[in-house]
Amino acid sequence: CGKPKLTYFNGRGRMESIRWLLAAAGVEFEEEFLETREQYQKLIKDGALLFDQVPLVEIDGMKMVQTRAILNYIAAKYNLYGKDLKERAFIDMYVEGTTDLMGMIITFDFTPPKERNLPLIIERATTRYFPVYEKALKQQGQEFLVGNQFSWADVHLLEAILMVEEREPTVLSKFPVLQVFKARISNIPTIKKFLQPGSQRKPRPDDQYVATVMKILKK
Ligand SMILES: N[C@@H](CCC(=O)N[C@@H](CS(=O)(=O)O)C(=O)NCC(=O)O)C(=O)O
Repeated sequence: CGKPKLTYFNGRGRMESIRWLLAAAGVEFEEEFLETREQYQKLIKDGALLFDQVPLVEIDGMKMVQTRAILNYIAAKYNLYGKDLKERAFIDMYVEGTTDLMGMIITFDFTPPKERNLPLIIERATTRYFPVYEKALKQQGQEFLVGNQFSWADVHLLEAILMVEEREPTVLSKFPVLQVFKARISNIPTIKKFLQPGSQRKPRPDDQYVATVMKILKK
């Protein structure tokens, strides 16, 4: 089996966390971008999408769908899922927290402008989510979130921090430990490379991306 192949729209959506995790693990991957409804319908006809949905990741001879299942597989395969069941439990809790936070932002981009509520997202980030990670890092000697080793939880938290900062650059002003964490994790060579221009990291969604997704899915 060659490199994993990711099939999705040419944007972040649900696939971006998969791109981050593979990149952090130093795993090169290929991408196929859905630009037309015909491409999507062909995938369905070919039986490639178990639930007629993307993200699709072809890896180790499998056609994986369901974002969480894909992420769990990659985290376990590349030893980013802790060293025992309890560490994995904490990684899962932390990742579900940053998933909820990033989910608010992903939904925000697909919400009609007049219904968007950015203050609520910033309020949740700064009162419900970031304080948890600030405290966890303080307890863990500030290096990594779980088991004093680099894990999926660290990758996912950095992705979430950068996503919130894109909307509110001062959001970490009251979180000094998270500021240090962001700088340190951003300098891990595989992540540093992914953060360079020209990597497979996708830009913030724009109106064209939203329109393309709606067109392909006929939403
Ligand atoms: N639980 C699934 C949901 C996937 C999903 O809803 N995918 C959307 C595209 S997007 O929301 O990721 O942009 C889709 O294919 N929708 C088509 C459909 O549901 O008919 C996952 O986590 O992968």
